[in-house]
Order: sequence, then structure tokens, then C-alpha cells
Amino acid sequence: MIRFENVAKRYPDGTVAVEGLSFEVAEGELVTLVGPSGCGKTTTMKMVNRLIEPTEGRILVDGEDIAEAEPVELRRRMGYVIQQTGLFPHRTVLDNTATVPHLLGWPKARRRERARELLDLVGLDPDVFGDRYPEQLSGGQRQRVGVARALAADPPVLLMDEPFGAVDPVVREHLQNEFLRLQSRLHKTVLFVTHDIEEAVRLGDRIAVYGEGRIEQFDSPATVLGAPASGYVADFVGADRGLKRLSVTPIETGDLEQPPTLHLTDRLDEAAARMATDGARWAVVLDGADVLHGWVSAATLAEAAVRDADGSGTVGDHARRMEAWLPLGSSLKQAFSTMLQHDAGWIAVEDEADRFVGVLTPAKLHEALRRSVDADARAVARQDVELETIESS
Ligand SMILES: Nc1ncnc2c1ncn2[C@@H]1O[C@H](COP(=O)(O)OP(=O)(O)OP(=O)(O)O)[C@@H](O)[C@H]1O
Repeated sequence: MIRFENVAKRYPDGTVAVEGLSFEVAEGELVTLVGPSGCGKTTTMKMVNRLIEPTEGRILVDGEDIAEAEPVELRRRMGYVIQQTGLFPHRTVLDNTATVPHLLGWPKARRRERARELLDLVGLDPDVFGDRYPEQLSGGQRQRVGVARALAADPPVLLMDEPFGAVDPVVREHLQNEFLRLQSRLHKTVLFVTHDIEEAVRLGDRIAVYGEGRIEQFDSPATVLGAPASGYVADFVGADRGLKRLSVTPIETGDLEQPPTLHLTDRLDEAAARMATDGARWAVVLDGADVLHGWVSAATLAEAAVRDADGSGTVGDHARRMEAWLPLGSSLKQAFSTMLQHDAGWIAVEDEADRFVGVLTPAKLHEALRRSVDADARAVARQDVELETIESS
């Protein structure tokens, strides 16, 4: 969708902001550009909407060389969100949101309707915020309006330059989560500039790690963290990259343990007998549709079975509700943090249909982390072998 071919930018004073840039952002992909101040991230982004012209190479958007495109028309195909939001101070939130539809000449009723819809989408009630002015909003709310405005004409491409840079860390995390939810619905092609590696890793399908004026590594967050391409990248992602990696490694079915499962309607005596045979200390309790209900300990079942003289008791009478669970595909970091938050020794995992698929234990969590680190180690080793083969032939 966006393709850089050997692009360089040399400013008139001789500063080479970037050079040798070649990469591609696929349709619907979110690529974060991350690196220290002055490494050329903003220059890269501004070349895509022709606020800056490259001095070498070319950039294609949807197969078209943008040097041939009319800049104003090009920019209307691209939402642009910046740190200072660039909202018009004397226009209401609704009017700010409707800026591009206004430029495109949409009738008033339609653009107001679109602006209301967009404000709603970014979590701002149009009835509450629509008629306010930007200065009557918090920093986080202003950023949301910035995102709503960029999306107003439904452009396929979004360019975001440190859009959440000016808000405090808590609001920032909130905005990131909202944006991820939005992106999972909208599937825009996004180029996102940040100097914050945590943000880059959280949001990016892939990350471009910039050194001075060039990309040092362009890869998935897990690979950048697990197998940094150079000492520079390793330093930049930080010594705690193992921890950061938790947040980009998903829970997979193979990571889960399978404890005994019981159903709410199972008879107490039969359930207690099964637990005794299995030697298990607890079981997961499911309802009739195999949806997670809770858990029950073997000791509780054994005691209750003894008291249940007429045999009418069921597992459901003694099951405790589950307090925390996670969908399959959640990150290991989420799993770890949920375990800590609930002081739990294990955490249940469900599929998209809410069916129970297994439990994650601290031991399995550790194995899962090892698995992803080892996968990278193997990939690196394979490359080494290839190089040796080439040299000896
Ligand atoms: N108009 C200009 N004339 C000369 N040099 C420029 C100009 N604009 C940017 N530069 C230089 O180009 C380099 C890259 O700048 P750029 O703004 O792309 O970096 P950045 O990675 O976005 O930095 P930051 O995170 O601080 O915004 C820097 O050395 C900067 O000083």
C-alpha cells in the first residue's frame, strides 16, 4: 500500500535526514517508526503526504508514484494526526471533526452526522462535547478529536506523528488501547511515529527501528525484541526486552494445561470419585455449553459428597465463580498481570466462542516465553548455516 524505494532526503543546508529507505507497509497494516530524536522519523512521514519532497528515490501509494499526484488530492486520501492536534481554536469540536468533509463540499447535514458518528467512535459523546471548543477539553480528549478528524472522510491511510505524545502515561495507555480497538475494526494502513519503544511495540504489527537517518531493523515486535539485528537495536529496545516481549507474545493453545473439567449438573459423588482417581486438587467447572463457570476444589467436593446423603447434590452447588480469565491470543503480559492482580496460581483461557480451552500456569507461562525466544534463536542459527554453506561452495 505504501512503498518506499531507496528514498533519501537531503535538506538544502546539507543535512541528510534519511537515506536508503526501502520498505513497504501492507494494506491494513500498522507500522510504527521508532527511534531517538532527530533520526528522521517525521521526515519519513511527511514525505508520504508530500509536506516534504524526497531528494532521491520514490514513494508509491497504492501502486501510484506520489510525485505524480496532486498534493492536495493526495492529502485528502490520508488522515493526519499530530501531537499538537492542530485543532482550530475558534471552531467547535463538531466543526473541527468535520473539517475534511467540509473541504470536500459535503452538505452540512451529512457532515454533521458524520462528525457525530466519528466522535462517538472515539469515545466522545457528541451531545456533551460537540459544541465545546478545543480549550474546553482535556489533552486526551483533544487527541481523540484529532483522531476523529483524521478519520472523517474515511481515508484508507492514516499518518500519525506522536499523536499521544503530549498526554500523561495513564491517558496515553488508554488512548493506545482505544486506538487498537478502533484499528481492529477499521483496518487502516497506518504509519505511526513515536520515540517510545513501549508504544511502538504495543501498537505496531511491524516496527521500523531508526538509527541516524536509516532503518536498522524492520520486523515484528516479537522479533525486534527477541533477536535485535544489531547492538544499536538491542541498546535501543533496552535491557528489559525480555519483559517487553511478554506483551507481544500471545498465549497459544499449546501453552495450556488441561485440568479435569466438571459440569455444573454433575453428581457430587461421581465428581468426587473422579477427582480422587485423577489425584487432582481442583477442577474447572463448565456449564452445559462448555462455557467457563468457575472452579471447585477436590477437598470441597469430597466433604460435600460425604454430607450429601440422598445423592441429590451437584457440582454447581459448590462451584466458585471464576474471577479472572483471558481470551486465547491475549499476551503473556496480560496473563502475568491478571495472575498477580487476582493472586491466582493459574488463569483460565477461553476461545472466541467463550468456550473453555485450558489454563495457564506460571510454569507454562515460563515455557511459552522460552518457546518464543528459542524460535528466534533457531531462526538466527539457520541464517548462520546458510552463510557458511555459501562461503564454502
Ligand atoms: N527543514 C530542515 N532543514 C534542515 N534540517 C532539517 C530540517 N528538518 C529536519 N531537519 C533535520 O533532519 C533530521 C531528521 O529530522 P526529523 O524531524 O525527521 O527527525 P525525527 O526523528 O522526527 O525527530 P523528533 O523525534 O525529534 O521529532 C534532524 O537532524 C533535523 O535536524
